[in-house]
Amino acid sequence: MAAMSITTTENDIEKGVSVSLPKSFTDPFAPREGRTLVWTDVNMVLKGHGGLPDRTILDHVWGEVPPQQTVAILGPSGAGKTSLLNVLAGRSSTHGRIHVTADVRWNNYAVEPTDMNIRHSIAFVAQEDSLQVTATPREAILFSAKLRLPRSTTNAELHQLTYRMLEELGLTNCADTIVGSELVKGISGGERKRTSVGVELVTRPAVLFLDEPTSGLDSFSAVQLCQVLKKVAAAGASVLFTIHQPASEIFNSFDGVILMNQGRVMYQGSVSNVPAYFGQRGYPIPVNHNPADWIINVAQSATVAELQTAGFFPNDERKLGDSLELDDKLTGLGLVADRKTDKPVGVATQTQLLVLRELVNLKRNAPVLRARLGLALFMGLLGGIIFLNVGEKARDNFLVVQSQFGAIVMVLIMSMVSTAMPTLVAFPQERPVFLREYSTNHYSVVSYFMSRLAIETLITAVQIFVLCVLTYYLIGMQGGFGIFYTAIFALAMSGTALGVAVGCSTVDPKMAIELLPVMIVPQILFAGIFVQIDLIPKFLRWARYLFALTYALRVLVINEFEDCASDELSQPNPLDYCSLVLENTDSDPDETWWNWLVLVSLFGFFRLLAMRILQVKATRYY
Ligand SMILES: Nc1ncnc2c1ncn2[C@@H]1O[C@H](COP(=O)(O)OP(=O)(O)OP(=O)(O)O)[C@@H](O)[C@H]1O
Repeated sequence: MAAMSITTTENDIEKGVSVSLPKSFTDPFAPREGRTLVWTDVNMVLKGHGGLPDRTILDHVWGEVPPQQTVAILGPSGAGKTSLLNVLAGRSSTHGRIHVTADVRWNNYAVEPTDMNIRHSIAFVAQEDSLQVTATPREAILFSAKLRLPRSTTNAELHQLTYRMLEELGLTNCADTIVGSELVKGISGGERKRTSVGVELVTRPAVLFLDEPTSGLDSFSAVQLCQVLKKVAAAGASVLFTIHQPASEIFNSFDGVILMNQGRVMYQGSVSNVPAYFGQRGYPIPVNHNPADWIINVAQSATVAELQTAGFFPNDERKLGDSLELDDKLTGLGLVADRKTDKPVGVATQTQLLVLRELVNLKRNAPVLRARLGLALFMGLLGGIIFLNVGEKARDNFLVVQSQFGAIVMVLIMSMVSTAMPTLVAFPQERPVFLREYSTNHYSVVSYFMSRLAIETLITAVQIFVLCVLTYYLIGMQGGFGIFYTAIFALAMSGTALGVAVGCSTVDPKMAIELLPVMIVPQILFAGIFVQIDLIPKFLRWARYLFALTYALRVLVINEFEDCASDELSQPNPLDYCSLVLENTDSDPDETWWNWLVLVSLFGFFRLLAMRILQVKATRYY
């Protein structure tokens, strides 16, 4: 392959200069095999409830996008544009109160758009940009290329493709500025939108859907973006997008237009035919008027009955015939021919790339990391100073032993709260990026989970180490430090696993935070900390076996008090306070291994549960 003979430096490759590679591999607009998208009888009904009637959102919608064409879906707000695009892209299906039926075909093969193989063959740019805040446009596009292009694609090809994509989208000047968010200033809204488009175009798709790609762009950027879409279509792709009031110059550059009105197709055909079609029906486009504005204005100002009488809302007269059975060759992105059979990267590489991205994210998000470590430092110092040298005191006094027990409980609770909280909000915050990347086949749920686990393990290990070193030595604990640290680390990891499971079940970070007490308080109540376990009503006592805190507490109590307890734990002497602590927390030194086993199992259980929740939620998308 020509890429082997590269003699340029790594820096040159990254900048994409002076690298002689076969153009088809590195050209974002390389020719591809298109698909003729045809749909008919697309219906979406919102079932009524609480006395409300059913509502038709899409009513026998039909249309088509031939290869090499750009087709715009226009219409007043609420006309059903996004709903149609979502049905065709497999992002909306029958669920809850929404009922969807559709006959969708690619080259006359019947396709089920929600099928993951079909969804993965569609490049979709959503209305809201969901890019990693700390990544730069170059990194975002390169990340997408690395994960989605065939594994035989060389590093040089990936970099040059990225470079050319940045150039085509006019992103060269901001290529190395972070994307940013409302809180952290980064690239502009228009640049963000173009980056989102670049992330999708990098796969050289044969089918491209975009939901309002020009929203929020100035007129120059909008024209520039539409020119890019025209180039993608010219390469062979079928390009379908919704758009709000395009300027005449942009409108006239499209090949086809679908005008939606109240869930129905008011016009469907070429842009060049629009003036004649509206003129013949008594609504000629005034001279020097933007045709897009005019047709939307007609749709808004006239009633459906008037428009119907005038001859709008054409029925689907096409004779589509029976559809063919779906052929495997139809799915897959429109990649360069000899790379089509080549698989994308595997789970290990996906995980590695995700971990590397997360490490960069941590580096650029240093204040967040510093805050977590600072919190551990503060809590460790506070707890350690309040319980200063308490662990070294003689255990012949009930109040001393109670304080020593209290010190253990304090460290356990501190570790749980400080680690569960960030993981609880992590997923709801990352959700849009994860869903976009997952639904566009960047990586599997397993890879995502493995990468999150690696990063959380790293941060938690350091955070808990700071907390443990301070509390252990300031308090003067008597048990071994290794067991002290490992048990608290295991509890924190179980806490993060539970946090991830709860976080994956909620959409809103605020709601996730509100669930924190529900995760922590029952654990404290059932662990035998404030109330003797024998005093808890019998029918509720079993609940303590469900919580990681119970087992971590037992390990630490054994570690700290085993040496001072008598051998007769079943009938401890009332003045043998160490034995009493062991007895009340059900801590049997002979069963320490069991506590470790359950701690690890709970961690595994909640991680697997979280993964399952995510798998179910991710495939549904909405
Ligand atoms: N899942 C849903 N539940 C309830 N109503 C829905 C749902 N999906 C769509 N709708 C309703 O269907 C109508 C069409 O929505 P859609 O988003 O498709 O319109 P649109 O033409 O894209 O509008 P806009 O240009 O304002 O984005 C709206 O009234 C919307 O409230």
